[in-house]
Amino acid sequence: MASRTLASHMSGLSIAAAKENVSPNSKARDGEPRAAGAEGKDAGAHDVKRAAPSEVPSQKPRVFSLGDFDIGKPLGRGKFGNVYLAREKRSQYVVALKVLFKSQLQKAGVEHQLRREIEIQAHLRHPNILRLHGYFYDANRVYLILEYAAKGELYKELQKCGRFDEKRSARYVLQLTRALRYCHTKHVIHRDIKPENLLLDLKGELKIADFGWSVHAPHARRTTLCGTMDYLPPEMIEGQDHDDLVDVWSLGVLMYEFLVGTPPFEASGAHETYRRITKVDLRIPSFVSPEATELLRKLLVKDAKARLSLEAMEQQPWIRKHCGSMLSQ
Ligand SMILES: Nc1ncnc2c1ncn2[C@@H]1O[C@H](COP(=O)(O)OP(=O)(O)OP(=O)(O)O)[C@@H](O)[C@H]1O
Repeated sequence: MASRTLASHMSGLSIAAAKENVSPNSKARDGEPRAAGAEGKDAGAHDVKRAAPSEVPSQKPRVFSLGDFDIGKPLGRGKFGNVYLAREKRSQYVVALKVLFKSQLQKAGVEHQLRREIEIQAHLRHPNILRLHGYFYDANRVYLILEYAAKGELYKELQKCGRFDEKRSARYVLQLTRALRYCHTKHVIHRDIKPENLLLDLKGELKIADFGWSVHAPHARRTTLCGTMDYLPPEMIEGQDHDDLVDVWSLGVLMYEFLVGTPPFEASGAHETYRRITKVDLRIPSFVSPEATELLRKLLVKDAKARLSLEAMEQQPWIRKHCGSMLSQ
């Protein structure tokens, strides 16, 4: 069900997740989404799904507005707005509605980045990539209709557990590998894979969210960086041109963090983190198995071209040992 699109549910089907508590009477406070009628003069809406002619021959893409949704509990607060549980009234489809304030986007100068994020995420269809079903806007806000990830941030799980066991880590690494391989076939480089950008659905499956830093492959030029350096490869922090192999490095950083609980090159200051990344100062604790250690050393390689390819991941002994049921024999 989850892989079906919101547009395909417009006929009024209900889904299991609709049992979630989405109250139609949720009161909107100032600055939060209101029920129907809040759209301004320049409101607009887009269903990002463009149905293939064979799929829904006579159906026009559905156009959404705030009035189409019952707004439920807040799911989290982001840099530019909030995310709410919501239910599309006609189909009863449960989604996460991300509400972004135009004024805040403008102030931070990230409208262009958001446009790119929408454009990229809307065209990706993979079980381990959070679906963007559509978007619409009114005078003050932009609304993203996102797949609901019921188990929330992977980061919080990691904080709760301290670190994951090898089986759980390997399953996440395999899911990430598959999502990244898919992105790369679409010439999309994510460039910002970190635990905060990974969500979990009801079944605990990993979903890559947040394509804010992603780019189409030919344009991966030098860029100004902001935020944490911990997940970035040497070529990016040294300001060089780079390609999809940056995501292989980040996969290695995440694999380490799943197994150990902290990113591998963490240091007290930016200068020292920079030094540790560029020197690949990798220290793997002895509780990490030899198979995982071997794989980490193949992913976290300074020379991007010498890194293990994502295609080769499923043959790695560590993945084969822990992900048997997820692999085709
Ligand atoms: N699709 C979703 N399903 C469930 N919870 C979500 C979903 N999207 C976001 N959340 C929750 O809302 C919080 C805020 O999300 P948001 O993406 O706005 O945060 P952010 O890290 O500031 O992102 P951005 O950098 O894009 O602004 C997340 O940390 C998460 O807990």
